[in-house]
Amino acid sequence: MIWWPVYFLALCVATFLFLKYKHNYWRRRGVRQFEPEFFFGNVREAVQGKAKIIEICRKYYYDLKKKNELYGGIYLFYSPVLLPVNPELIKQILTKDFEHFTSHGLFHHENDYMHNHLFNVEGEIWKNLRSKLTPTFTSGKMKGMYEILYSLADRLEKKTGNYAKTGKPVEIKEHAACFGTDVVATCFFGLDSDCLNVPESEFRKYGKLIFAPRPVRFVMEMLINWNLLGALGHTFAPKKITKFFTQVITETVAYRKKNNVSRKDYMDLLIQLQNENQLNEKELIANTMVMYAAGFETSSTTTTFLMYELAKNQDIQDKVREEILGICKKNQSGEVTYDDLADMKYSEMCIYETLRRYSPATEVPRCCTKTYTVPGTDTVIEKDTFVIIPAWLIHMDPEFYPNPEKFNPENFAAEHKHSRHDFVFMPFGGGPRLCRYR
Ligand code: HEM
Repeated sequence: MIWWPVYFLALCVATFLFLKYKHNYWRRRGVRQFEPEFFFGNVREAVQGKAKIIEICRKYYYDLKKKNELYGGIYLFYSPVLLPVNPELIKQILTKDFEHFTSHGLFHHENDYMHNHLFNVEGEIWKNLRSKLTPTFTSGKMKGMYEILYSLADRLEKKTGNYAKTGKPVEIKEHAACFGTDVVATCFFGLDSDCLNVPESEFRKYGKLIFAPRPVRFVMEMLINWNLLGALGHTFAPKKITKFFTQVITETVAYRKKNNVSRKDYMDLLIQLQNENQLNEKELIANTMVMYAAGFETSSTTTTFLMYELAKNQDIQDKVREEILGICKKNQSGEVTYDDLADMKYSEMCIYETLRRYSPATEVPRCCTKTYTVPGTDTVIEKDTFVIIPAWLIHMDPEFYPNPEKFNPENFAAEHKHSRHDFVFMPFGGGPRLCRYR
């Protein structure tokens, strides 16, 4: 009995030394590391909701650059994370050496069918799925969707006009998110969610829920073995989200099949893949849900910040208006067609500048899927090591964009665009996993 305190003390010391050892992972490999804190590693402020991970990385980014390092190492709790800061190395990881980094490194487990979507799967499964889903976004399909979008824009115009008449402040992010949800619901589900007029609609409610911060889930996924976590019933999305989307999608598919409905949209293509046994029902559900999630949040965030900057910069707003009105005048219908979009060069520059300044995806995640030696060095990146590509920090780096805080569409004038490294603008990621729905 007398020995129990000694055993306990020995266990505490052994645990402490083991955790210290884990937090020396990068140092042992000769990689510059940023001192991790006990338990949290380098992300305590993110867990406490005080800062985003990308904001925490900012000081490491500039420190690495100052010391002429191409990359450094941080820790998500006890998981080592590679932080590359050099555009050429980033390009190499995303493109040439992509086969070593085919994963986004998000939680997945075979018990949970909702994880089985394009953003989440990796390796050969990802490659097959991506090539099956690619035909959903041909320019012909986009043209078709543009018509649907145009009709929704009427609704947006009316609603915005009504807001303007009242003269009261409007929560533009919510307004844009409702419009984005309506667009995605109609393009992918073939359903009219009408969130613009019914903001408490189920689609909006679950959309908000998908992006609600979930620090406890994050901590669990970082600290507990994923096989164990999955076996204990942990899932990619909270269960009520899975339940809602499963029900909506199952009913829509059943309705279309029963009534022979065809809208030549994304859902049609997935049903066709299912009929050809290339996709099972659960994969169909997961891949429809991910389009919804990935589609509305990114586009409505971009719209919100674009509105914000246009409101602040009257001269830029005037130029955008002039461009749009010029096109309307040119067309007999007085409308902007899908083909006209290609001529809206200045508006496009404003959208790109918004994506630079306020990138919805602040970092591009990768996970090492095959041991990798960083070119020109003897640093070996082991399988399962996370990689954070700090896209937004690069977008805000004065070395690449002078006066980066300033909203300056001229950053995307042809002469500036072509004079920069091709991997210092990556709001849509890069390489084979690049977002092709942009
Ligand atoms: C402003 C708009 C958008 C931004 C900034 C954006 C950003 C991104 C980024 C950064 C990635 C990761 C790419 C990589 O890992 O290299 C991604 C992937 C993806 N995005 Fe987007 N996205 C946008 C719009 C959309 C839309 C509208 C959809 C769907 C309709 C969508 C669906 C997806 C999907 C399914 C993936 C996974 C692709 C794969 O792993 O093969 N995104 N997006």
